[in-house]
Amino acid sequence: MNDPKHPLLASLKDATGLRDFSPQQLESAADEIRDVLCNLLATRTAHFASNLGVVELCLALHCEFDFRTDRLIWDTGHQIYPHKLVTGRYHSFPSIRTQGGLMGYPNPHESEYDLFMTGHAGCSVSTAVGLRSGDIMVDQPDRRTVAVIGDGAFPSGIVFEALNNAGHLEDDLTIVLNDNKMSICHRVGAVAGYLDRLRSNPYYTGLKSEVGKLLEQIPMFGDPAERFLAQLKEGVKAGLVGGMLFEELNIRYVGPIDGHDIALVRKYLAMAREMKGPVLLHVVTEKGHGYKPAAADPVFFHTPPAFEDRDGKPVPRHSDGLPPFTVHARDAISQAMAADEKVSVITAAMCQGNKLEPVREKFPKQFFDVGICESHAVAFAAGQCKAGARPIVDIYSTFLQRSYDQIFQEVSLQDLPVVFMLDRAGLTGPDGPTHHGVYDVGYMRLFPNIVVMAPGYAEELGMMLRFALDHNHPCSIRYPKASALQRDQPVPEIELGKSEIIRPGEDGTIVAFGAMLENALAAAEMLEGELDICVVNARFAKPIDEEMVRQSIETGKFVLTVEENAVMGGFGSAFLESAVAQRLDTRGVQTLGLPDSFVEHGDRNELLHQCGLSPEAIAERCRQATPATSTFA
Ligand SMILES: Cc1ncc(C[n+]2csc(CCOP(=O)(O)OP(=O)(O)O)c2C)c(N)n1
Ligand SMILES: CC(=O)[C@@H](O)[C@H](O)COP(=O)(O)O
Ligand SMILES: [Mg+2]
Repeated sequence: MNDPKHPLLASLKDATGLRDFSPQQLESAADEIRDVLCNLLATRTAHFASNLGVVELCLALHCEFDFRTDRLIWDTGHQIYPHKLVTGRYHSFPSIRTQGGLMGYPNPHESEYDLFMTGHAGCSVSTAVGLRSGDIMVDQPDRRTVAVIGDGAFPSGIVFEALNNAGHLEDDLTIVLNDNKMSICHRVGAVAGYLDRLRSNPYYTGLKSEVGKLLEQIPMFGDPAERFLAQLKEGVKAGLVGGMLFEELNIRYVGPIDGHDIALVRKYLAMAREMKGPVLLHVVTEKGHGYKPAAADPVFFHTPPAFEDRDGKPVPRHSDGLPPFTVHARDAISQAMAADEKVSVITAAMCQGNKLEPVREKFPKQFFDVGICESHAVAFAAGQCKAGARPIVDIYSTFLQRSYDQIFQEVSLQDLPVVFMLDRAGLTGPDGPTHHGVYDVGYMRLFPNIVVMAPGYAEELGMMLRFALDHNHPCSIRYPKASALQRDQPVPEIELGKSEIIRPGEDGTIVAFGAMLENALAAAEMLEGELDICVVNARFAKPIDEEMVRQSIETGKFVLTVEENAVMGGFGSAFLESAVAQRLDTRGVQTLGLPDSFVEHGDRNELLHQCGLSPEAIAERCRQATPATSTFA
């Protein structure tokens, strides 16, 4: 089906069609992809600058490999849009990041070109090493394997585990390091400095241009002399100028090359493909390339709000609503750091998402961005704690999953008072199952010593942080990617293991953990005149308010626990564990939360309704709740 706006993209049934494109047509295809990306951002927020930066790289990859059989893993996967556009999904692309539409990340259910559903950074090299090893084991040695990993993801510890193994196995593998000098914010760390040196080393640049001239004189790649020259260049270069970090690990280093020059990238991909053993091709790109405002501000344009382009000027659509929990968390963290210079905040490359830029500017000595290194972030925090500092790990619930063992060994077992501020705890909406933070109540409350809290409304967040900083044990405070209910009335002090009755009622009780309080209150208001509903703000999942558990079961006809977390292992489980320990009759108790399955991407409120957590759905559950009838009495 053709499309006059993007005729080349519309003509592609799959990526093999790209091989018939002339160089000019490939350039035009790049323009078409960028136009589609800009059109998308006029409709909704999405990943933008990262996708703009890999357009030429994507085209070159699909020209040099047939990824219907070869293996391609895009690390993290947020830069997958050009790949989707050239692999038969142009016509369905407008649905991306909407419920039932394409995912904003790779999705094997959509296409044979997508091998893993990802969204967490750093795993591509490991899965690629595994794919190559597996293909050898199942006698499929002709399948080539490529991992594309960004410079922000590259310092993740798991990447060095993979490089260590790749250098040992010596299986053929191409690792494309997409170096655009950016993570979401500017990249940090010693690896970043090393990459900067590789990018700017004069020797290598000179050598490259000399070798480049030689290579250009040989008409077609594949000539043995050119291969010899290329190997010689690599040998001389590795000795003289760079890539030694990789060469010493038995991984050939090639580059850096201009990642926006399709023909050049093709040439080097073809060369890497023919080289034996693991090869790292260092590709230099510009995040936001091709749309000036994004290239000028790749931080804002990482996932910008929907905007309209007015004569080259992006005009964001204003967002209404109460400030999100994230703003209240940032302000509370800032106040805590101002009050005590021993308080630090640690982010794992999410300064922008956690809205910590003002904190970074105001408290440079107390602010630590460790990069996409969550396991390190938690152990680092434990070390700071042991020394007498009071670190706050400000981190997305889903990304903290990477630090599970450090939470156990470095924090819980040592009983160190690290404070975890878990942002994006709950359904994150369009990012989908890789980003929904729906397991932290379960994974945090399992470990001894850890206090697990969640604010039901804005004013509580700061109070909980102050409580946590005064508490001499580890604490976790979770809140969703959502605007925060504001109580605008006096708030009872935070007392360990104590809940708060927000709304009295006789007919039944809704016990809300965290931000679901808003929907619980709305449900109770809907039932005015039908049922007189008590609403409890649980505040603590651990230690849970045992008295509240007993009272809510013994008064009224039913109890609904409500949480934006997986029911299994979550607050509802804690409630039932307490009820059973107190020998209470739990037949009138129902636990509402997220299912034991992955919730797809979509609008958060629609997803909440689907999962039975909207005010309407909660109200309906109250209506259906049968009074506790005991046949054993
Ligand atoms: C484990 C994990 N931590 C944090 C993130 C959030 N995140 C998504 S993309 C990104 C930056 C990635 O930088 P890079 O790999 O260089 O890709 P680029 O956007 O520059 O193309 C971060 C921190 C994530 N997806 N996974
Ligand atoms: C790819 C990735 O993990 C981040 O870009 C993430 O999508 C940011 O999420 P927020 O937009 O909720 O900060
Ligand atoms: Mg980058």
